[in-house]
Amino acid sequence: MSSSASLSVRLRRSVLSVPAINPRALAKVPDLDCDVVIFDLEDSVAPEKKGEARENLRRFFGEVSPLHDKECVIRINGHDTGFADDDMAAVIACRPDAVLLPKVDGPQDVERVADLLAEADAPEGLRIWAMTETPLGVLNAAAIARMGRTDGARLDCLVVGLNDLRKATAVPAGSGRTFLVPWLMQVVLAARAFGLDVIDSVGNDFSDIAAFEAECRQGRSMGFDGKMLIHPAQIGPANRYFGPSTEEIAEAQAIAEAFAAPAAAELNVVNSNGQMIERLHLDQAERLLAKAKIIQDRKGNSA
Ligand SMILES: CC(C)(COP(=O)(O)OP(=O)(O)OC[C@H]1O[C@@H](n2cnc3c(N)ncnc32)[C@H](O)[C@@H]1OP(=O)(O)O)[C@@H](O)C(=O)NCCC(=O)NCCSC(=O)C[C@H](O)C(=O)O
Ligand SMILES: [Mg+2]
Repeated sequence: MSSSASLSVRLRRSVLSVPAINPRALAKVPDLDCDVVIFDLEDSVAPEKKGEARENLRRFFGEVSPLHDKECVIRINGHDTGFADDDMAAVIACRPDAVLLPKVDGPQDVERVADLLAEADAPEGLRIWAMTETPLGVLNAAAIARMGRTDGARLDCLVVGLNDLRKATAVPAGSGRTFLVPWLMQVVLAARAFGLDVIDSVGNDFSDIAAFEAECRQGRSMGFDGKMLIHPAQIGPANRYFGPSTEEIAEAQAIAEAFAAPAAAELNVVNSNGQMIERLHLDQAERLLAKAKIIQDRKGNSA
């Protein structure tokens, strides 16, 4: 039987961070073609500017959102910074799709914010995302991701932060990602074990698009759903590399057609042009086609 009835598919190919302190950047958000916007109150906002940045978000969410074609996420400051209480008040007032927690070390960091949201009677649809960017966060990735299956915990997505992870582990920035791959894969595996989406880290050099594309290809091969971005120039490449290609769509259609044939009605495995296809491939194909349809519908709406 087809599983399409139970498909819940979201596009998270391009996840752009926008400093909440920058009104010119905020004004661009409605016209950007990214799947997710992270309104950043953390690293891109100086300590003395946090209040102004929160005010910008209150105004933005009051006047501009909801943005029907994008998820809106607010990244708050860590619970031990002295900023988090005011940040959470802004989150509760703005009602984004999710709040992104930085430097999550363990499940208790997710639990703390889930409790705050429950106390504030925040709608169930307001989810939690977690940055995995500390050594403890990577070591505890499975325990954190398990919160995705815990009632009331709201956890939806993990985002890797390699700037903080490099800083904490002393893996130099110039050394490529070779020595980081085991940790990246550990986070991907943890997310998948508990049904979460998982987003690859930012690439800091927004002027070198060829290097960025290579990182997108690598991230896609590692199983990430998308990439966190810092500049609008990175949106197009991220959408391309994390979205379904023409070849993948054709292959998925062939798989769907093979299983739709009457002769396959009671088969779990079929021969398609010399390739074995199982029903698990049909599930994957249906998810990919559902993503392709969202992209196609969006293009239709913006034409
Ligand atoms: C890096 C930047 C400071 C560069 O900005 P700028 O010098 O203005 O670049 P450009 O002149 O090329 O910009 C062209 C126009 O595009 C707008 N712009 C730039 N970036 C963004 C953006 N992110 N969102 C929306 N619009 C953007 C500029 O305003 C220009 O328009 P105009 O002003 O009208 O001329 C800048 O790109 C930037 O601030 N990027 C985001 C920084 C950020 O969010 N940092 C936090 C996330 S990184 C992270 O989380 C790391 C993680 O935690 C880890 O540990 O790894
Ligand atoms: Mg960070």
